[in-house]
Amino acid sequence: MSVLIIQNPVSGEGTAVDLIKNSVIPLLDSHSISHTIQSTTEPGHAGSLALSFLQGRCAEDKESAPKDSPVLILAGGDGTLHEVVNAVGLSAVENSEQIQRVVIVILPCGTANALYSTLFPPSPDGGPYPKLSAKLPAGTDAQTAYKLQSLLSYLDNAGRRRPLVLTHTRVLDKNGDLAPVSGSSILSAVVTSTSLHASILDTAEELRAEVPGVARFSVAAERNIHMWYGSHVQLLPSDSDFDSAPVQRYDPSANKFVELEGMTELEGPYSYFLSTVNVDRLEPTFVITPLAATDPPSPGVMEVILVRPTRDPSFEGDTPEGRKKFVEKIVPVLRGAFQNGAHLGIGYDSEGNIKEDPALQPVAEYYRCAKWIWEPTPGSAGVLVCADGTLVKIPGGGRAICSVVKSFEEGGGFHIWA
Ligand SMILES: Nc1ncnc2c1ncn2[C@@H]1O[C@H](COP(=O)(O)OP(=O)(O)OP(=O)(O)O)[C@@H](O)[C@H]1O
Repeated sequence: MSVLIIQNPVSGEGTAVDLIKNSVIPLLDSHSISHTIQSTTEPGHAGSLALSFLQGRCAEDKESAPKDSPVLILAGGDGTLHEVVNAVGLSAVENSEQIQRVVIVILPCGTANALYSTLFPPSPDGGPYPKLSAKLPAGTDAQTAYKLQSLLSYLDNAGRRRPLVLTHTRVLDKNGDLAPVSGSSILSAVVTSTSLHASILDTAEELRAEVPGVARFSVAAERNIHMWYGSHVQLLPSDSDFDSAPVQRYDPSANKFVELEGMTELEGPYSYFLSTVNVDRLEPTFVITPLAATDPPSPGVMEVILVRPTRDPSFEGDTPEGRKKFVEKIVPVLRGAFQNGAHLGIGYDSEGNIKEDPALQPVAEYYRCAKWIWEPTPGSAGVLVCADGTLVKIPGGGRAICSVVKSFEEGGGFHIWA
């Protein structure tokens, strides 16, 4: 059986091609696994390559007895995975159809590599994983060894095949119809966001050539940190035909989620709003939804983190001065995410000063839900939605609806070697 390797030569710092040539091919050869390598030549290409490979495999399987699940090796970042998931899975999700099982091996050659660094959190000393790295040729450096962990799990049947949870976002126009813009129906495998995070991704893309690596996210954050985004948000439990899953809110003083009844409505403005699936972090050390790893959500549920300036006891209205002052509150929260999720314990005292004390009213609100609806206030800045880095604009009077996708049945869907 042949595997397809898709390499994105421009993701991250452009390391995919060398990693495949120098480390991946020798390992596949030593395990007698035949392979085809395809390089992406433009945005969207990873998706079309995966789709035609899988359609070819389907045709083969119809002619002979079904074989093992097809395997894709993706050398790129979260955006490359996002393209594959959308090309292969979107129409099935839209039509409530099943897809065959697709097994994915990730080679983290992107910038953020959120999913990979969740599956393989970097070791504190930056060293390789001793157990699996013993199987690599002598002299393999620690960084390369780290990038080969998903591949080694696959080759040695040594790890887990973890099903990928997806969310489906629909961007609707003012009449409630799917907006006539590219990406108005889109799947995410990592993050769906609005507000500051979506603006950061938007600016970071403009900086790609200028600022290499994750540093461009910091530069982009500085440029957008003062922004507020007007919106009305609803967090919803799962639909009745799905596993029962109420909305839950994290209580930092008890260090646990508390179940809420029915729908939760949250008035803006927002500084920050994002939801994640499959990950507790968006970069190797930016752990924004930490309980996803330590207290995983039940099936059908996503994690939501949001920050609303109106919760600050010193909030005096949406003024330029008020926005400037709030930067002093949001920055420590984002820094806390870089300290292994310490942002969850940052709260306001009665005067609006922020302190590390889980007994105080938290600055970052942390929820779990099956679905959210984001309805921008007319004239506000909150019109960008980011799905794993792809940005979609909500038309005037419209809204975005993001729901966890019901799992594919009988083991179908995407599975990642971890
Ligand atoms: N040959 C190409 N030329 C230009 N763009 C490409 C090419 N191949 C793929 N792309 C685009 O490159 C983009 C970035 O890829 P990817 O997301 O994998 O890397 P990244 O953004 O550096 O990493 P991450 O998403 O983990 O931060 C994708 O959105 C894809 O559409």
